[in-house]
Amino acid sequence: MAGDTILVVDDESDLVHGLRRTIRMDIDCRVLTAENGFQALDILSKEAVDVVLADVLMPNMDGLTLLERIKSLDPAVTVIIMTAYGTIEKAVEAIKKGAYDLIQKPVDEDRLIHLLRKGLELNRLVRENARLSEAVSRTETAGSMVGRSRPMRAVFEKIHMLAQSDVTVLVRGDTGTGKDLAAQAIHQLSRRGHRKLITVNCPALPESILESELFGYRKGAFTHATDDHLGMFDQANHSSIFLDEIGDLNLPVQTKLLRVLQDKEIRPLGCNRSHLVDTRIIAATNRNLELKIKENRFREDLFYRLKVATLTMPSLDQIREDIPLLVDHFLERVASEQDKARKSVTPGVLNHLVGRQWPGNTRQLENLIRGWYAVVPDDRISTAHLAEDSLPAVCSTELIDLDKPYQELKEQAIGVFTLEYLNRLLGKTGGNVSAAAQLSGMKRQSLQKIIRRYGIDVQQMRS
Ligand SMILES: Nc1ncnc2c1ncn2[C@@H]1O[C@H](COP(=O)(O)OP(=O)(O)OP(=O)(O)O)[C@@H](O)[C@H]1O
Repeated sequence: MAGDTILVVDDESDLVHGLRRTIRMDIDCRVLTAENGFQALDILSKEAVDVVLADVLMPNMDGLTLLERIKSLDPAVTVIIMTAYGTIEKAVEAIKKGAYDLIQKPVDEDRLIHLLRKGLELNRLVRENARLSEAVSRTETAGSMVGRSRPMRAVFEKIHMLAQSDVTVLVRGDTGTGKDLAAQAIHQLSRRGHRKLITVNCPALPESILESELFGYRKGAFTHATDDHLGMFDQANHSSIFLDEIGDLNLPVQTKLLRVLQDKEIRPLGCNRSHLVDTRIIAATNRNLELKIKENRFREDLFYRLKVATLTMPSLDQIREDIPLLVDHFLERVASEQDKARKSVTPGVLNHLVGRQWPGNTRQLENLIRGWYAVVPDDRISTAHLAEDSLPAVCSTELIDLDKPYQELKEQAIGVFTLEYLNRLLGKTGGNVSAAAQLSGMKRQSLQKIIRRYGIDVQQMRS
């Protein structure tokens, strides 16, 4: 087929040219030639070759060594070995080492053409297969993230796409949705991935030292600057810097950051010259930056420089179907981290976890599971243990994005409260609605109505 390439390797140049002619008469492809193994490897490092036809006996590097080297370079290349009378042992070894087939010298032209056609076909299949599995794995995972839902597959796909370039990325999403993991994955999958990702937790650094930590300083720049100090942007040279919670940066640092984004230059404190840095910037925020811009608390020009590409993480509510997978993932992870027996959950618990509200998103789910390992001695978590899934954690303002409109937050809080309250109440009464109504001071019918509205599975609680 046009576009295919066959490489013929033999130290007898007349034979090589004869084979080349024969092949080109019958197969529409490019035929390259080499007179020894080294030449062949050189060609393979520069050209895309589909099938190699190599003699088994050659000076300096024999056909078997060449076969091994080809397979370690690119296992998809099909290799056919030419053998001479009396080289049966080598022929057997060639097959063991991954040769596709053998052909005896003097070469029978029909058999050669037949073998080469089959070899090209095999190569196409192997490459297509590799391409398909790569496409599947691209949408199944990214870094250490878990998820199979459509929104998560879209996230993985985008992460792989962003990893191919150097563009500045703004990762957005509510608290605990995996922004940090996504930023790490973009870096790890990029060409810079073998270098360390430098992470700056913006709010954790006091304003007074943020600038000197980011951009560095020269000895004598201020009272305690007794030595030169390499800033985080310099540490991230040829790598990536992750600016977490960028929405919390103060305005003067925002201005300096804007300069880095515009000119790719930084100027350490106490230095009168700037220098270039090759640093890829990934930033994340759970803040409503548009609102901050309106309130003059975030620079609009910086916002547009940051969001050259945006990756938005779905809330756990949007990927509910992934909850069983995530539960499994965290049960496994915490058990192996803490070297404990792996716990499991009853279907009732899983049902509850899939149905409830998660204002703290995946982090809240992870913390809940960590809590079980800390306080629940039983290996199987049942609905009775759900009372431990306590209210204060869910209503904590740390888990609520206070930038959201009041009405939306209020409804969310009431929803969370009601679900928590009912789960705990019905957990106590073992799913007995009459007893629960009595305990809560509600009419049975009103309680039934709320149970239905929130989709609580009372049957599961009874089992
Ligand atoms: N898809 C996922 N697969 C596996 N673990 C996840 C996933 N999403 C989040 N997590 C876990 O949830 C926890 C919170 O994730 P992460 O810190 O990345 O969230 P975040 O969005 O950066 O939160 P914040 O805005 O509060 O900083 C981490 O322990 C992370 O490992």
